[in-house]
Amino acid sequence: MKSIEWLGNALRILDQSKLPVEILYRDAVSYESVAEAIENMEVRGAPAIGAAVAYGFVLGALEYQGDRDGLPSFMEKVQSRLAETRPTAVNLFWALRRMEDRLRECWDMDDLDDVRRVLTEEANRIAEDDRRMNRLIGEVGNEIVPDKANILTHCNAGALATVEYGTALGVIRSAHLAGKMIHVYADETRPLLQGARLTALELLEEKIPVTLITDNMAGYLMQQGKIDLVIVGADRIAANGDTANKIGTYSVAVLANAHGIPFYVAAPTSTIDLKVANGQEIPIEERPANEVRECFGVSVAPEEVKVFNPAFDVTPAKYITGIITEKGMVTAPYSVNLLKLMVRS
Ligand SMILES: CSC[C@@H](O)[C@@H](O)C(=O)COP(=O)(O)O
Repeated sequence: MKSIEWLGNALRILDQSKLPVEILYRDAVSYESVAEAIENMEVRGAPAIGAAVAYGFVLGALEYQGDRDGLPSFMEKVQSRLAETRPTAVNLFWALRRMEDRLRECWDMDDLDDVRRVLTEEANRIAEDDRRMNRLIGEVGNEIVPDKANILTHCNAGALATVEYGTALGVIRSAHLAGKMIHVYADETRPLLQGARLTALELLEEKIPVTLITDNMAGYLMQQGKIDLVIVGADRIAANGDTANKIGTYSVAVLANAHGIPFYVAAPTSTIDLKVANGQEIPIEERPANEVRECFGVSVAPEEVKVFNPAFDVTPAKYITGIITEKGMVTAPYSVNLLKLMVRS
């Protein structure tokens, strides 16, 4: 199952909001439909969102019907629309910046088809970079996974959240492929159940032993000595190492700390945002109330009850044992070591 696939003139999107009940693909032929697919979380997960907006940008250029001079202002509109879809995952803005830079380099090209070709090549490179980075994250992360480890993960940082392979689940995949007899506890991840619907599905497909738990069971399992380490993904890592990830990650990190359990974040360098000094500066998306009042269309609370639905939280760097990237493992002091990592080619 691929999260997204470029078809040359359309972006095929696996609608993750329907999984695992339905396997539904839809071909987006406009930048607007890519934007809507991101907002509706048909495509989700920071790296997958990054690659999707890159192809959304290409679709904008393919849709454009005017003359060469009008392209820049049209593309500004495309870029703003894609940028407003989800605020937390920095991969979205990273990918848009790469596309914008490439477009700027095309100023002297008169032929619109040449511009479109250059933009398509850049989007393909973004997707390819993600595949490559995830495999490397898997290799780096495999080193810290002991044989027979019981690993807790939260949300879905797997192949579905990326172009391929996954970050946190990429590490788990690599450990499994290395012959380690690991077992994964997957937090269900309320309200949208990415752990139950997506992580459980991916691990079952790969025949990696997995047990699904509700989010409020993690502490009990830790207390019982049933968790050896935690590995999660990330949506944005600030310069000081504070990390935004799916709501509930912070609680898991505090619990891990209280029980002396190592807590790792696995993410490509495209998720590191040195422009943001610390976690307080990371914008946290708030999502519609119905996602909490209902569970997939079924009402689970009074219709009139007030709801607070932040989609992410920030785990302070002090709770993070290490950040697993494609360039290697980063440990504290994060302010120094993240900077060093980012300047390293
Ligand atoms: C490799 S995916 C990393 C994160 O994006 C993931 O853990 C997560 O929080 C996804 O949130 P989502 O709201 O499902 O897009």
